[in-house]
Amino acid sequence: MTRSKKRQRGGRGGRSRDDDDRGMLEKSDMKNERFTSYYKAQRIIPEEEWDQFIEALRRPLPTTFRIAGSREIAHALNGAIKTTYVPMLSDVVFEGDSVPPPSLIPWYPEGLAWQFNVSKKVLRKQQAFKKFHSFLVHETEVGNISRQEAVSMLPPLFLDVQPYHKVVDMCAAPGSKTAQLLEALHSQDTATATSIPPGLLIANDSDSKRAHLLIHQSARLPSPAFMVTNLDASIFPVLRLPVTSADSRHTVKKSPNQLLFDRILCDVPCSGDGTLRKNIGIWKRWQPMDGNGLHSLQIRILQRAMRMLEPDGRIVYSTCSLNPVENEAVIAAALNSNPDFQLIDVSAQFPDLVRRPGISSWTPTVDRSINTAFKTWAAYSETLSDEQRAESKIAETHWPPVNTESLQLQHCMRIYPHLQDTGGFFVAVLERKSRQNSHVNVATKRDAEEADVAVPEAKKVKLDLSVTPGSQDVSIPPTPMSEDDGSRPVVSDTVETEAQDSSKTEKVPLRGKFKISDPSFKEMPYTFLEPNDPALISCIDQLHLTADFPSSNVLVRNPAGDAVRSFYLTNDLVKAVILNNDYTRMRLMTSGTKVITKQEAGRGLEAQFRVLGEGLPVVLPYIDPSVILDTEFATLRTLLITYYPLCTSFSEPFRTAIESRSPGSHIIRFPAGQSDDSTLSHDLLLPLWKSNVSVTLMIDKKAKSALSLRLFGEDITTAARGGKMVVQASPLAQNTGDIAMDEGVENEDEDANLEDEGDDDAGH
Ligand SMILES: C[S@@+](CC[C@H](N)C(=O)[O-])C[C@H]1O[C@@H](n2cnc3c(N)ncnc32)[C@H](O)[C@@H]1O
Repeated sequence: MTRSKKRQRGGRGGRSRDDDDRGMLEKSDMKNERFTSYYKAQRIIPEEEWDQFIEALRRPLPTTFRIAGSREIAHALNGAIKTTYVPMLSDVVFEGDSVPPPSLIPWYPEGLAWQFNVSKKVLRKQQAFKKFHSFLVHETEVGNISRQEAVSMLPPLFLDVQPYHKVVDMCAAPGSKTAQLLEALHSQDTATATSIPPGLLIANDSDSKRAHLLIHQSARLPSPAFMVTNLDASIFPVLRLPVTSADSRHTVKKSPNQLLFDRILCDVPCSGDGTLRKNIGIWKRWQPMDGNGLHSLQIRILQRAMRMLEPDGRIVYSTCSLNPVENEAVIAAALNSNPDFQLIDVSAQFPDLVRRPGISSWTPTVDRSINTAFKTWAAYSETLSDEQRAESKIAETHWPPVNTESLQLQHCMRIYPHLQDTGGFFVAVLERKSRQNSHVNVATKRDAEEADVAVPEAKKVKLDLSVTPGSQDVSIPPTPMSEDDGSRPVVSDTVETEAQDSSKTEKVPLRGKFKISDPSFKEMPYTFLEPNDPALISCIDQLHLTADFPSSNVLVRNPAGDAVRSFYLTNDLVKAVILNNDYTRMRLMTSGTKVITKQEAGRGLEAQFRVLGEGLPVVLPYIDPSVILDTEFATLRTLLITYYPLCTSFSEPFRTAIESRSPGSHIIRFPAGQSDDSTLSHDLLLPLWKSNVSVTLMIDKKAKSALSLRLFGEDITTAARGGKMVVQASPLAQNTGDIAMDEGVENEDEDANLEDEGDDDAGH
């Protein structure tokens, strides 16, 4: 093949990633007869587009990313990409080929998502791209950028989450969509401070290892409104609240205190063939029975979501599969089992997104060899013996139902790789029929953010959190926590209250009132501190927290529920969920966000509380502003270059200011503005630890490097200069109350982070 032909296949001009990254897999390997024959039989693509479709599937996927975090930070970072990186990458020629610069993903709101398509070799060897790559890696590590497949960004956009929404992400790991949902819940955050949204996000995954990835993700966007659970979504238990607004709208509830959700994402496990461009191994192993096998679980997850939805709520169902059996067939079966639901026409939203309507006719295969001869389930069923029929995993719902037309499956969205150089994807938006027409002008995320997001009166959940150990049980009847409509197998989630035995709850106040009903669940309990707990009071005093600090929403996690080390902060709703449900039954893996820890201060000093780097934006609104130390850029340089600069090494006025402070935790502020070598678009606040004679910045190595690159255009940190030895060898660290600050310090705790992130839409 000539070089120019290869370039054409890259599809976007210039050097293609095909050339370098796919050397091991020949184009001739990127085919699968069963795939072709199955999808041709489904007629998902018009015949005249088939070749383009297959060719697109064989090309590597562009790298895509979106700017994450608060809107203020996102726009500042986006500005840097537009004004610094795009011009720098605009005329790049590598080994004789021109390399296109990053471009915006056209449909993503506010121009906050990008794509580029260059080989690893270019990223490694070409200076400008190397610098850009380093920027991306660092900003990804600190959570300002999320490397996520473009189509995977769609479901949260269509869900349109507002800060007051109760949201559940049913199949959430590894969590790229969870992060988007959390950002939407936090749309009121500023560049320096995290809001405490009144709503809630539960991210759930049935795989416990993968659920740990969600905890890791959440560390990047600390939220008092966040919970992670480890449950089978198809039997997600009924959760309860103490008191709801006396709200007659809640006709779908089986009991008045059931927690229903405003927004539910069902990004279900699927065969994943829409990810062929990324997971090229699928070419070899693809076979249609994978999709056939997942169909029933997918229906059950969606049906469960329907029962958990507020009357005016919304569900988004999505897969990264092209298979109608996993897509339209699931939607059709769920709609037919819940006739009060309907598909929503969202074709007017994100007009730059090129999509195709859902299909109304398909023919499942009954075996691996693509036997699509049976036009109805009845016709297929007739060929089976009674025994075969009883064992068959292929159900009537695999076929289009007789009422397909009335279900308006065209409102589903199919995204194909050849349309906008993306992966393949399927999205459907469902609501209850009673809200008919109210969706027509559904606000896009941007509209919603610009709108007044005050909590509508009808949405306010009135919680009675003034519980005392002996009185908690009064409002909650000992109702079984079970499946709520009787049409499916009952979930054995019986809640055992201790209504008659207040002595048990007295031992561990505000831990909720349930027996530990699943001893196999090994997570530490969640215990809320009494606001007058001596340790909490001393913490509030040491850190100069103001009277409005929500001290009744502070929880600890250790067997005895003592205020020994780390403090987590939740909002009222998360607290209510914890107090009124058995955390072992709901397999609760984390709740709220860790904001404060007790720090061993070294020889000669008592342990003291300090605000964690990731907790600072949450706690900042409650820190007495008069104790925040203002300083200049030169101080920051010193703090990045040296682990433990002596107080005497700073110039005035910071030197005197810091010398006059007592040892312990302090907050410093670098006001927005320009210095000789850098610009700050917004105030920067950082936690500082002071020993007797020196100080150290209390953010981890990665955050320091990202900050350094962002502000000074290079990584000037000690770590980047191989400075780990400095930590070990520092005599100051051992003798003067300094604390060893390496990347482990921020993370160690009962629920320490485990693994690296990833955007995997490989189905699972
Ligand atoms: C397509 S992936 C989800 C990707 C995720 N939404 C994201 O954006 O990062 C499907 C997930 O469903 C999980 N899963 C599989 N069966 C499940 C079940 N019955 N209940 C809940 N989660 C399940 C898998 O462990 C997998 O993490």
